[in-house]
Amino acid sequence: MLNGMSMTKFIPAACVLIVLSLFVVFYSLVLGPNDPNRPPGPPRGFFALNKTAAGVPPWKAFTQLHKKFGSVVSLYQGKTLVVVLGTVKAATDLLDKRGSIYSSRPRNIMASELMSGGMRGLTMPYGNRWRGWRSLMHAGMGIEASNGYKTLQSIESKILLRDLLTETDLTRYAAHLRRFAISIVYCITYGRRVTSLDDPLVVANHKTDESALISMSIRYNLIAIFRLHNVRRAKYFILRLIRIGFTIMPPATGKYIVESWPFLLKLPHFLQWFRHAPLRQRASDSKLYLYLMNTVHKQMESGAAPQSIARRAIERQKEFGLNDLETAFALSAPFTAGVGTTLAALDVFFLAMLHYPAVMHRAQEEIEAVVGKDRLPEFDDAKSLPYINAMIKEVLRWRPIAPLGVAHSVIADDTYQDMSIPNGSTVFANIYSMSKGEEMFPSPDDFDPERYLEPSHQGEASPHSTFFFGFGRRICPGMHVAHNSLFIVIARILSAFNIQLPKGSALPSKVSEDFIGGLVIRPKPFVYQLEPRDKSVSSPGHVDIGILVEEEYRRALDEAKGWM
Ligand code: HEM
Repeated sequence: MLNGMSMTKFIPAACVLIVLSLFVVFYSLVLGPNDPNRPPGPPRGFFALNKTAAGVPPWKAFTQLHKKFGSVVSLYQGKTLVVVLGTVKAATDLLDKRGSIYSSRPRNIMASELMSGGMRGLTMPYGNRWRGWRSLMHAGMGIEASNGYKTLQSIESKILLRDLLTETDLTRYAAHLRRFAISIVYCITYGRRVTSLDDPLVVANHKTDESALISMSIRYNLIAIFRLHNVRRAKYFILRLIRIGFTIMPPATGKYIVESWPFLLKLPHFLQWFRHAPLRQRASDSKLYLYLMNTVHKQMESGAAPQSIARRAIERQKEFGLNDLETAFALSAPFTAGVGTTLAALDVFFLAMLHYPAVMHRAQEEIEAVVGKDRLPEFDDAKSLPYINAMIKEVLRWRPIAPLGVAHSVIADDTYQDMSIPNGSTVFANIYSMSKGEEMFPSPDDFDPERYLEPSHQGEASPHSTFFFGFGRRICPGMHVAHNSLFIVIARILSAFNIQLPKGSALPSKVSEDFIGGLVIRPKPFVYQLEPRDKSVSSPGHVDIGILVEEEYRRALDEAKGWM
């Protein structure tokens, strides 16, 4: 209930809000640009997406736009043109082949400028600082460097296997997988294992990671665009205008208003109420990241630092052209971008196995034929396991976990197939729509690793096997690390367990629209059971899976001593 005091504050505030809303509506409907040569799409101001129901995720809504307007569509978000690329061809033509102008990121005031002083690589605009950051990522996670982390991934996956084997509470599987994914990124970044999720550094970093992602206004802005499309449902014109005004404005807290109105940054600092929280966050992030990096520095001085991205960063700091704080921030990228993604992909794998048991049995047969029954699969077996490799690609294609990738931004005027794409446009690769492309992926809703095995039929486009990692100069630098983690975990889990539905549980939904998340999506939490496989007691060379996993676990713990 509003009391007298708060009403006196509320009424003027509401009046200001309504006037501002009407101004924004007027600007966006009347004064804003509407380039007739832009890629086709809903008109500015009033939108053709009125049929889009509330809650439709942006990637799905964009895909509906592709059906209506074609593979390259555009719409306005305030003054900015948003271009969405719905096919691998369009994304390759622009983001890959014209990478010199399509590799920036849209301006991001809260998460990038204020919260990290522009030092977070994921949101960094194209330029020298980004080049230095990206070279460091390549040095630390390119194919060669990634091969160096396989021993560690093998050790961690053996520990994971034993954790899963001895776990009786099925809802705790997720925690073991999470520890695995976090330990991998900590080890490759700082040469330091994580043995428990209660590790204080993990707790601190997790908070940082979350706040960075939550404040990524890209996500908020997308939600705002799609709220706009629903305004046609409002019955009365004036009501519609007010709703447009409110949806263009930031969410109720008013926290991100500066993303819509950057001129607020020109106010004296003490009047910029939105500035204080991200600056406080930046200060605590800086402290944490510097501490982690300096610890590696000290270990290097005493000759005790295992190979890691941090060690490479410190050894070759001049080459990357980043100062200490920039380097420390750069090293946070694997944690921010590499944990949730790996876990989401593993969730999709478990979901697919529940829905397609025949695929699981086929994969297990391949493993058994190549590896036998008395040991676990190793990285060296990868070349002889084409079905498992195809399955990993199919997991990432079937339900892409980053359905719109990360927004790119164009830094020069461009023309594509007679459509003009102005400097400053935001460009999304609609990875979700690409995964549904019938021409490249016939029967796209089927989970079918075979599509990545068969040579493509005449006239059929051969199935693209990296589009789910993005495009061009911004393509995921962690893709080799991610692939290796997925390979060793998936191969070993399939070797040791049958993945099945617990008695009495219903099959979880496999529909992407039921997935949760924003930039990265994953299935809603669901239960599955890992039943140790009967490796046929009568067969020669049979080893009890429990004993095998236990022995490997002990060996792994011993080897793990090489890391802190
Ligand atoms: C299955 C797992 C993963 C998927 C599907 C995935 C997907 C993606 C996608 C779509 C992008 C945006 C690319 C673009 O802008 O076009 C990206 C960027 C990025 N990814 Fe991944 N990723 C995965 C795992 C990882 C891992 C394990 C790491 C690090 C250890 C990582 C680090 C990064 C970084 C640092 C960027 C930003 C690159 C830049 O802005 O230049 N990713 N990823």
